[in-house]
Amino acid sequence: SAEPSAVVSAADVLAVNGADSHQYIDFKGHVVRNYDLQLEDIPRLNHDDPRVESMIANEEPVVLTNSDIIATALKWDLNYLRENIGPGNFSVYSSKTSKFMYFDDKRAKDWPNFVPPTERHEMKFEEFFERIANFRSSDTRIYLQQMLNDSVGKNIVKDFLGFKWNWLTAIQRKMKWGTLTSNLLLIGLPGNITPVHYDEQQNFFCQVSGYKRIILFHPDQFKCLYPFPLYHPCDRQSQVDFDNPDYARFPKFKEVKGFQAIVGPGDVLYLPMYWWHHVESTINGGITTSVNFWYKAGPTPSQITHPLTAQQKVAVMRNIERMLGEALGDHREIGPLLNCMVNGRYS
Ligand SMILES: CCC[C@@H](CC(=O)O)C(=O)C(=O)O
Ligand SMILES: [Zn+2]
Repeated sequence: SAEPSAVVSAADVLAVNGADSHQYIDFKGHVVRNYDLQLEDIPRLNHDDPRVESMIANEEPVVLTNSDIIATALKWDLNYLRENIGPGNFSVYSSKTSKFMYFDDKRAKDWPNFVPPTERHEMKFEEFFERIANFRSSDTRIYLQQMLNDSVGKNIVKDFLGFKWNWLTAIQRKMKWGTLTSNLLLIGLPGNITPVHYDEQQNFFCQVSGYKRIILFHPDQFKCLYPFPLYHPCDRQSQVDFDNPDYARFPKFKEVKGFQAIVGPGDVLYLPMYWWHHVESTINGGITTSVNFWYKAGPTPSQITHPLTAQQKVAVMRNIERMLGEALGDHREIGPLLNCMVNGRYS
């Protein structure tokens, strides 16, 4: 993979991030955080390249370039959205840092001394627009993350209907995926980060404006990424802070091997279910707008073959945690029981 060139000028970074202690690099012209990780490039193929379908069938991530899948959304700049997105409420997260880690607020109350990493605010698009327009690097950062729903204006509906649904539906059917559950609209500031996590859905991640650097890890890197316990509000998120890894608690993080891709306007990343991803809006790419397509998994194959895939092993581990929580009646007893089972016997 192309070696990142020199550290970028602090001026670029300070202009966006204020006093920031992280090092940045210029990766193919995009200013992103410098992590001490072994990363290979994700393949970039034209969306009508015949290899694309077999990569999706093999659940291998690939960037589809100048895809016309969401060509009608490429005009979704903030002014157009302000005029057309409609009167609905939008979920806008705020964070004291650049990180916007997802957490399940329903579980937050059951987890002792959990500190929510972000706050969710409901606001009209107009208010979000004003906050973005007047954003200063010392302000609390914000990130709009809202599922597209039927409150959107008629022009947005028209654009949405203009997506390449015949291609999307053909893939959904060929790959035997489940239903399309949602399309999330994401509008973020340069430097915003969604820390590394995995999702249990297939994802076509479409970049509309600005640039994002996405770091990905195969599901078999689970042992290096130490996700929170299943009953924790941050289930599916890694406990490792990429900006300050605690190698004492997470020693295998040193061995993690990953991939990376830059996505820009018109690029679509196929992000396979269970693949870990860390997403960062580049420092010098301006406001970022993305739309994702989350599809439920297809039915479990009737014939399970062994050895199980990494994805299947993650699903098995999740089922064990879930079942133990139910059987023990208290998630705090899961650790002690598993240690009792494994220590000196399987370890
Ligand atoms: C809320 C999730 C947003 C997205 C990451 C990002 O664009 O910041 C992601 O993780 C996904 O599409 O799965
Ligand atoms: Zn995700």
